[in-house]
Amino acid sequence: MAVENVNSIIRPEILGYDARMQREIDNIMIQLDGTPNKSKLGANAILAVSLAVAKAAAATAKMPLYKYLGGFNSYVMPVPMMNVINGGKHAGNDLDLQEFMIIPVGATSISEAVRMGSEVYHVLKNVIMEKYGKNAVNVGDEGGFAPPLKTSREALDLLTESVKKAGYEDEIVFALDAAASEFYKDGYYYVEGKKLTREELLDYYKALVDEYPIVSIEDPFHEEDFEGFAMITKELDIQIVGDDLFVTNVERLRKGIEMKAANALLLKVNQIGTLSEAVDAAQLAFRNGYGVVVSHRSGETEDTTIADLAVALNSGQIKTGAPARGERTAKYNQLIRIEQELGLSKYAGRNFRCPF
Ligand SMILES: O=C(O)[C@@H](CO)OP(=O)(O)O
Repeated sequence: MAVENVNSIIRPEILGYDARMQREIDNIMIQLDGTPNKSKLGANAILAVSLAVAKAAAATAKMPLYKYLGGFNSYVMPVPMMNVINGGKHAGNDLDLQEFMIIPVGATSISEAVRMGSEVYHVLKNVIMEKYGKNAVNVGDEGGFAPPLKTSREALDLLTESVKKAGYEDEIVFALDAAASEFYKDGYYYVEGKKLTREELLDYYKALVDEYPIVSIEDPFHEEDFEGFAMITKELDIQIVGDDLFVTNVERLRKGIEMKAANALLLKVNQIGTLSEAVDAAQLAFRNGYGVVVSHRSGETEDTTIADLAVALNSGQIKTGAPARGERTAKYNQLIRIEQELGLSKYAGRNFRCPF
C-alpha cells in the first residue's frame, strides 16, 4: 500500500460542524481583505472573528468546541511537544537551533504526559542551575530555559540527563525545531561557528539523530528549499515538519506533497487567518499521509482554541511550549479538561504520527 494514502484510509471522518456557514463568513472576510496574505485587515483580526463564529456556533449547539468542530469521532488526545530549552530567535543565548523539545510518548494519557513533562522540566532546572548557576535558568519566549549553551549537543545532553534523573528514559523522546531560515545566508548555514552547505547540515542532523532519540525535526532547511526538505525526508526515517516552508498555506503544502518535501505540516491558525483555511490545510495533509502538528506561536495569548482544534482534528500532536507561563499552561489545562470530559479517549503516544 502506498504510504501516501494510509491516513486517508484509516483516519475517521473529521468535522462535525457547520462547515458551510463557517466558510461563508470566512470567505466574506477574505474578500473584504482582498490581499493574498490578509495584510489589509490583518490575519490576527480576521482569525479572531473566524474563531468567534465557531465558538458562538458551538455555544448555540450547546457543545464544547472540540466536539462541535470534530464531531463524535474526535477522541485522540495529542502528544505534547514541550519546548524546554529555547534557542535561536526565541532566546538570548548562542544556540543556533530554536527549540529543543521533549515528547512523553510513553505516557498513557495527556494528564500523565503533562505531569511527566513538568517533572522533567523541574529536574532540568536543577541540572542547569548546578552546571551553569542561577542566572542560567531564565526562560525564553516559550517558557523553556535559555542557558548559555553553544551547541545542540550540550542542549540534548542536558535533556538526556534530566529525563534519566526523572526516571523516564524509555518514555520520553526528543524533537527539534531548527528554524533554519534564521541561520541561513546566501546559500550557507551558519551553525556553531561553522559555515555549512546544505549537505553538511544534513550530516549534522544525521549525527544528532544517531546519538539521541530524536523523532521529529521542524524546518531543518531554509524556507524556500523544498529540495532540501525532500532530501532529508528521504534520508532520515523520522518526522520532518514544515512550518516556515508551508506557512499553513495549501498551495505551498501542495507543492511540498508533489516534491515529497517534509512529511508533516505545522498548523498555525493565525498564519493563515481563518478556521476554514486551517482545516483545509489539515485535511490536505491527512489525505496525503502527512502528519499535522497543531501549534501555538512564540508570542501567544491565553486563548485555548488550539487545544480543542488538536482534539477535533485527531491530529495526535500539539506544540505549545514548556509547562510554564500562563499562555502555555492554559492549553495544557484545556487538554486535561477535555480528556476528563471525554471519559473514553485515546492518547496518541508512540503512534502520534497516525494514532489510529
Ligand atoms: O517557530 C515556530 O514553530 C513558532 C512556534 O514555536 O514560533 P513563531 O511563532 O516564532 O513562528
